[in-house]
Amino acid sequence: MNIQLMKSDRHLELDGISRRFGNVQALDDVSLAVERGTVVCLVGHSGCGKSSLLRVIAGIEWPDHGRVLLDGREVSGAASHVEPENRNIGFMFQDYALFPHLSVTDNILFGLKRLGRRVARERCDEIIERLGLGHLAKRFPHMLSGGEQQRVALARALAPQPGIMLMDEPFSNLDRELRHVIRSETIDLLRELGTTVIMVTHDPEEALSAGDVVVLMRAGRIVQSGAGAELYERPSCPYAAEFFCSFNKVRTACRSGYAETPFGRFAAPGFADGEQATVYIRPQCLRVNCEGDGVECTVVDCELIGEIEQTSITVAALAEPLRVRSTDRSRLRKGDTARVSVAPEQVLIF
Ligand SMILES: Nc1ncnc2c1ncn2[C@@H]1O[C@H](COP(=O)(O)OP(=O)(O)OP(=O)(O)O)[C@@H](O)[C@H]1O
Repeated sequence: MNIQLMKSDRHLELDGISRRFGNVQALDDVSLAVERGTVVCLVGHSGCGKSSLLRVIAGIEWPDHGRVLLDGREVSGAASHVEPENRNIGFMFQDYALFPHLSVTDNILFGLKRLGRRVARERCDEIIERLGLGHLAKRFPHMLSGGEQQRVALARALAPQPGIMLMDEPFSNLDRELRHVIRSETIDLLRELGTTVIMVTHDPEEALSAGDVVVLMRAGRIVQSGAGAELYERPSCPYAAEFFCSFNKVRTACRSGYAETPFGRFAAPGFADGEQATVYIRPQCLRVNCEGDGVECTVVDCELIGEIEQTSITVAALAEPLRVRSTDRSRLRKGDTARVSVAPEQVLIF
């Protein structure tokens, strides 16, 4: 799928990229256009080709077919290959890849070797100042916390002032709380600098929160790409739906353009009479109350997961229990009888 943009705004263009390793088709006809200054998150399960695509963009890996263009200039293709160091890109790895025998300052200076000593020193000082690393400048990587190492790796990648920053799971070594803070700090800084970002993650929440554009991959192909809200609210297929949300699924037959369920009927345009459909219901779109409207259900489990209350219920006509999630406290207990209803506008049908 292509995101159509004005040619002048295009920073990066991938045109039909394929790459095979033995029997594995790691990338299969991937096309994508990226506007300057956009934060793109490549997301998908392990082995779907995210890192391979990043490596092709970096020029560390060659495509078998297809072209990579930077600012409209072909940097990888049938007859061209521009070396990684000549692509004006920064690269940040999951393990930060800092040189253990070099101080923070020397790690940063390492990427500035092509500049004269004085200019390199100025750039290094500038980025140290900007990222608040002054007190750590003389330390070695083993003397830094995970968050500090991440910041040094960012400084080293940013010091040469790359137009595009490629990041492979850059926050996955940080614990949950720190990860959130450092991620938003890093993305804010990259936005401020106007850097185009291509970030690999396997975490759906991270992709939705950080990406202007989210690109969901599967088996070397792009399944869907677009704004995070679009992928979450209007997934193009069951795979995309289930990647971003753990749905309740109800299999049912359609009649007169509607999917019939115990909660009522939902519009199912394009389905023939008698055709099977699956109704996808988000756990947070089910409402369970002690009384009022809705279908009778029995509570089989109720647990508190932090701020969320998760209740499992059974409904007579359905073989599988349903999960309900809410920030409200229902005060329901296992064995209670209650009523369940669905917000119809939130339901998806495949
Ligand atoms: N150099 C290589 N040689 C052989 N196979 C490779 C090579 N690089 C990648 N692959 C295979 O290509 C497929 C895609 O790998 P890739 O690392 O791009 O996936 P990924 O989505 O980044 O996975 P993860 O999230 O686990 O890092 C995998 O099946 C992988 O084993």
